[in-house]
Amino acid sequence: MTDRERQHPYPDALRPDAAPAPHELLAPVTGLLGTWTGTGRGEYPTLAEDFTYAQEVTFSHDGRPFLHYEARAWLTGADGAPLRPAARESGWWRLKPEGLIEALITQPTGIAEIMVGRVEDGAVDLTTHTVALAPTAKHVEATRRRYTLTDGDTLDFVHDLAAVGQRLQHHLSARLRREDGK
Ligand code: HEM
Repeated sequence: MTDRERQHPYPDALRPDAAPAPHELLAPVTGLLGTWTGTGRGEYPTLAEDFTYAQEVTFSHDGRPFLHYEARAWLTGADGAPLRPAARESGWWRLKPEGLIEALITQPTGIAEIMVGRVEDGAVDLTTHTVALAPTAKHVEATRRRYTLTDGDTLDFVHDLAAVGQRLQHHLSARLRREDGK
């Protein structure tokens, strides 16, 4: 926890057993709380080559019925060493009754997504409701994001993308592990 969070009257919690207690609507997603790190690979028909990357994802909450979501990725070389920063995004996952989710996610590439979906048995499936693009952003039409808790400490992530004239198809897959104590 940073000094700023320590002084904040309403700090975010990264664990279901930490204060504040999660709102009851967060019950289906408390398994996501915390920081996750891992590696993945990506592709797209417009790209000359596949790529490998590492990613850190954090879900936290402040006692209200939404998660704060933050993700940072960087490309990696054959030996796993970092090559350069890649996608970053952050946003809010609003939990509704019966596991329904409305997610708002923004990226520094000028893309803002509103996604809808649900969580069921530890698996989250989100699809595009609306995409808003800054004037110079790449043309993204839709995405689909699936997060599956395969056990309490492993989170599998698959991201499909419809962009730059291509139909919705695989862009990214990653396997993330829970960071100890976070
Ligand atoms: C872990 C997260 C991600 C990684 C590591 C990643 C990686 C990449 C890479 C390496 C490229 C090739 C261009 C470049 O070298 O920068 C690319 C292209 C692209 N990505 Fe991703 N990406 C990620 C997430 C996303 C997300 C969330 C979106 C959209 C919502 C997205 C949309 C695109 C688009 C539109 C292109 C351009 C395709 C083209 O113009 O040919 N990416 N991505």
